[in-house]
Amino acid sequence: MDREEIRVAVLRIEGTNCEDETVSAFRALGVEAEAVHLKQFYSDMIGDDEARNIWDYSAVVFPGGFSAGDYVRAGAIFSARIKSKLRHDLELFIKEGYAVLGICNGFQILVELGALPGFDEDRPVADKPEMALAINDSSRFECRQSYLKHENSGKCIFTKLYRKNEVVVFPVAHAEGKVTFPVGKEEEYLQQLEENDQVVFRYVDGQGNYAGYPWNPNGSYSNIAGICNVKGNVFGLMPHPERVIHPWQHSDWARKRRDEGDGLRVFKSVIEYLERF
Ligand SMILES: NC(=O)CC[C@H](N)C(=O)O
Repeated sequence: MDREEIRVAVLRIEGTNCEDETVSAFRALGVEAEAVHLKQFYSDMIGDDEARNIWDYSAVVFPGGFSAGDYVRAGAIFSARIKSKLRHDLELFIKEGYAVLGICNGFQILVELGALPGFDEDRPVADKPEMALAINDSSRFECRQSYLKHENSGKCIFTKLYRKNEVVVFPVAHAEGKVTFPVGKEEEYLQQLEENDQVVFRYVDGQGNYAGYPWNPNGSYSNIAGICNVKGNVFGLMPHPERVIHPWQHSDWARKRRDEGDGLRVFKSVIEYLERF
């Protein structure tokens, strides 16, 4: 499809707070994007001009924030609402190859939903969560830049424009970001993710080496910061690419020359994918 035909929905409910900058990132690249309240997809109380349908869009983004106040667990309430209202459509949307992105709270939502790790291509939304984003090892909200190594070999449609093993800088801002697999199955999960080329970003230190806290801000298993599903069209990550789309959003902008912010290629990559769709 042509770039002008691409439409992106950034879904919000009470407590999401990164929808505007996520919409801006897409709009900066000439794509029609809008923040859509989940109720616009299904409520009878919404008038015709406000009502939306998931099939109006070619990409759906779950933005960062504190949806429903992070009560129960971060992302649990948003994902429960999706499950009751949109599960079938979302599953079909993913099967058809459309794009789904979850940033930070959005990653938590996709995990709670069972859409990540997304090992089963025929059942892209699992019946129950298969992994968790647990409370950070520090028990604190961690808010700062993080170094990420791009480890995907080409499956993830959101990172095709990053070189393999390239190190980029995106900020993190979360309290529940520790990638956790079922106890006793960690190695098995990791092996499956690696064999399927589903590991996208890992936390590293400033030299690009795997390192513990504070480089790994939450204690994530195997330093994992972001993964995609087995098809490569659902991507979730804890760091925020939409907060570094301009060079001057980087803390070292005065010293290091960049043509654009490190996060912009996430949005460029998926647009290029959809243009070929
Ligand atoms: N920036 C965000 O999306 C916040 C993530 C989440 N609510 C947490 O604190 O874990």
